[in-house]
Amino acid sequence: MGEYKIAVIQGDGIGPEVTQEAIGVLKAVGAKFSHTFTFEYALAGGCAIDACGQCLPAETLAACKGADSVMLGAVGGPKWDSVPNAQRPEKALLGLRSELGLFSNLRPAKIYDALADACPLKAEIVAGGLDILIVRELTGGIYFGERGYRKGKYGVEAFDVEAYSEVEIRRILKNAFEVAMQRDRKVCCVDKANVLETSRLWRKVAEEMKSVYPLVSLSFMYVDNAAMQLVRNPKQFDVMVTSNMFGDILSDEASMITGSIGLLPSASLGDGTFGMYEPIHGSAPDIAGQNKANPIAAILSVGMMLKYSFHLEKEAEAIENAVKMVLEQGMRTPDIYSDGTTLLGTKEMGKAIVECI
Ligand SMILES: NC(=O)C1=CN([C@@H]2O[C@H](COP(=O)(O)OP(=O)(O)OC[C@H]3O[C@@H](n4cnc5c(N)ncnc54)[C@H](O)[C@@H]3O)[C@@H](O)[C@H]2O)C=CC1
Ligand SMILES: CC(C)CC(=O)C(=O)O
Ligand SMILES: [Mg+2]
Repeated sequence: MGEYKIAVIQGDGIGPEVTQEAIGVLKAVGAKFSHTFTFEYALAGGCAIDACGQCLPAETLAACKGADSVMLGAVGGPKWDSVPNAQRPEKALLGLRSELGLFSNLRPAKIYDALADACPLKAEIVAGGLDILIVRELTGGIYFGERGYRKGKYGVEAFDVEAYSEVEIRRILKNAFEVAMQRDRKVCCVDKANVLETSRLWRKVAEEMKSVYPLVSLSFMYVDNAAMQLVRNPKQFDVMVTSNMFGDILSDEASMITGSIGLLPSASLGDGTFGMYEPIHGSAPDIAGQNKANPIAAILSVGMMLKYSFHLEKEAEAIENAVKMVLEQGMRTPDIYSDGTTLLGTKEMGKAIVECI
């Protein structure tokens, strides 16, 4: 019954392969629930550099701003590794997040029952499943700080500055507390406050905010310990909130606990309902063009789009359930394959999920 316009940035490497499967799933949801999804394709990343010499063309930004939400595959690859920093494919991603005001990145890491064996940790560590939400600050910190070269004590040195304002910290912490209220009401703020001034400001703001959410328990953990605890006892976490770089790193680690980086979706949100949805993985040049990529992260990302941008709860559930169903039927892409299961390619996995919608 609804009409939704989606800007699609397929990007590089496996980006086009996984987004195509996500689009197929959205079309199936549209047919089943009588919604119309229209797709406007736009270029960003390495393919945009090749096409027009710019990683983030103005038309792409305009297409995103004119849409109800954005779906992104992944950008980057070795072909563009020697492009000057300001024009690297990854700059397009940072530019999109910043220009679209998407400061809050939700990265849920869940273990599906059918994939319990794909978790590399001992069964007793994750017995009963795992459901963590990493809330990553997305438009500040060291990825957006001043950087460059200067003359230092030992000659030329490079620098990258980590800076956070109270405003940036408060708005992401607010999101973490709010989302924790809908979950197990536990927020762990991950930082390096024993060294970094920015982390100490995060702690101060978090302590202030705690009184606004008396039902939420707040803890702090240094990031080095958190990386270790994710392997030792991941079930202790509910919501982990952290800076841009720490969230980037910890979410890749968390993904592997669920079986593969090819399973983890994400939603990048700002103040309203507009969002950009993308798998947490990159362009995976090592498997690009081989029909080997797992499309589930991209497919679950459009599920998050239905939930967070369009408030289509049962449609989002239909996607989650379809993914669960194919996994229960033993269907696997190579990254999660084990003896006794059925090996599928990217396209076949997408088709199997469509059939379960
Ligand atoms: N959001 C984005 O657009 C991101 C882009 N990148 C870019 O991607 C390029 C490659 O980066 P890497 O560090 O290699 O990270 P990556 O996430 O692309 O790949 C890491 C490993 O995971 C595997 N993998 C990733 N996605 C998979 C999937 N869906 N199914 C099965 N296996 C999968 C790859 O084959 C590879 O072995 C770089 O240019 C990097 O800057 C990296 C991360 C995020
Ligand atoms: C360009 C990077 C910041 C992309 C990335 O690794 C991510 O967002 O997970
Ligand atoms: Mg990353």
